[in-house]
Amino acid sequence: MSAPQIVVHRDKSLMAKATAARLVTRIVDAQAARGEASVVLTGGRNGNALLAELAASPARDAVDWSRLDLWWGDERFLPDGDPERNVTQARAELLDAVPLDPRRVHVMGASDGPDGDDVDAAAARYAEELAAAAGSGAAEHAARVGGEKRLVPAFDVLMLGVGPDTHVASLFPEQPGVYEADRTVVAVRGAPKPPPVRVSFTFPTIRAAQEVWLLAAGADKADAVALALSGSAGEVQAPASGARGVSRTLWLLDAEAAAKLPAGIVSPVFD
Ligand SMILES: O=C(O)[C@H](O)[C@@H](O)[C@H](O)[C@H](O)COP(=O)(O)O
Repeated sequence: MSAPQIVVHRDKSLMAKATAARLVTRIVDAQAARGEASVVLTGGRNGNALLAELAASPARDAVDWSRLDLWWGDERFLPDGDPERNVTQARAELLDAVPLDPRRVHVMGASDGPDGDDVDAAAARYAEELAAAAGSGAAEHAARVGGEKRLVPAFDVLMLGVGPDTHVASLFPEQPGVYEADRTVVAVRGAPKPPPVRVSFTFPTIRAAQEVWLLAAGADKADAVALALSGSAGEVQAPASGARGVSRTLWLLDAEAAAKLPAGIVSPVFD
C-alpha cells in the first residue's frame, strides 16, 4: 500500500479542471500500455464537477472511450433513473456525451432492478460482476482479496469523494461496512447521509486499485481531511484514512479543504 501524497489546488474549480486533465492522461497511458483502462467513479459534487470538466475538455478525444471500463465505488439504492443516483448524475455530466461501450459501463443495482428491493442480492450481483471482469482480463490486472478468495480488477484509478465525517464510498465511521474484510461489495443500511440504503465497495476492493484518488473541496471538509491525514484516527473512525492504492494514494484538495492540515505534511498552498 502506498503512502498518501497531497496536491492542493487554489480553488475547487481549478481542482476539477486539473483532475480531469490528470484522469485523461492516466486513461491514455493505461490504454497505451494494456489496450484498455478501468476507472472507478465517485458520486458527490467533486466527482460530478470533474466529469463536467472532462466533458468540456478538447482532450477528451484522446481517450478511446470504447475501451474503458467504468465502475462505481458506491451507489444509492434507488430506482433506475432516480436523479439522486450517482450513475444518473454521471450520465448527465459526461457518460451520455461520449462513445462508451455499454457492456463496459458497470452500474450498481437499482431498487427496481432484477433483485427488487433486496440490497444484499444487488451487492452480491456486483461482486460477481467484478470477479467475472477480473477473471476474464489479464492476470496482472486482477487482485485477490478477502483471504485470497475473491477476485476484483486492479483498477487503474479509483476515485473517492470524502465526506465531512471522513466517509468514503458508503463506508461511514463505525458502521458495519468498515469492518468488512471478506466480501468485496456490501449492502449498507442506515447510512447517516441520505438515502439510508446503499451499495458500497469495501476496503479490500478499494485497496486493490493501482491508484486511489481522494477528492475534497470546501471549508466543511477541512476537519475531515486533517483527521484522516494526521494519523490520529484509524479507518474505523476515519474511513478515508484506510483508502490506499497499491502504487499511489493521491489526495486532491482545494485550499479550503487543506486549511487544517498539520504543519509539515503539505507544501505551501498556492495563493
Ligand atoms: O453517495 C455519495 O454521496 C457519495 O458516494 C459520497 O461518498 C460522496 O462522494 C461524499 O459524500 C463527498 O460528496 P461531496 O463531494 O458532494 O462532498
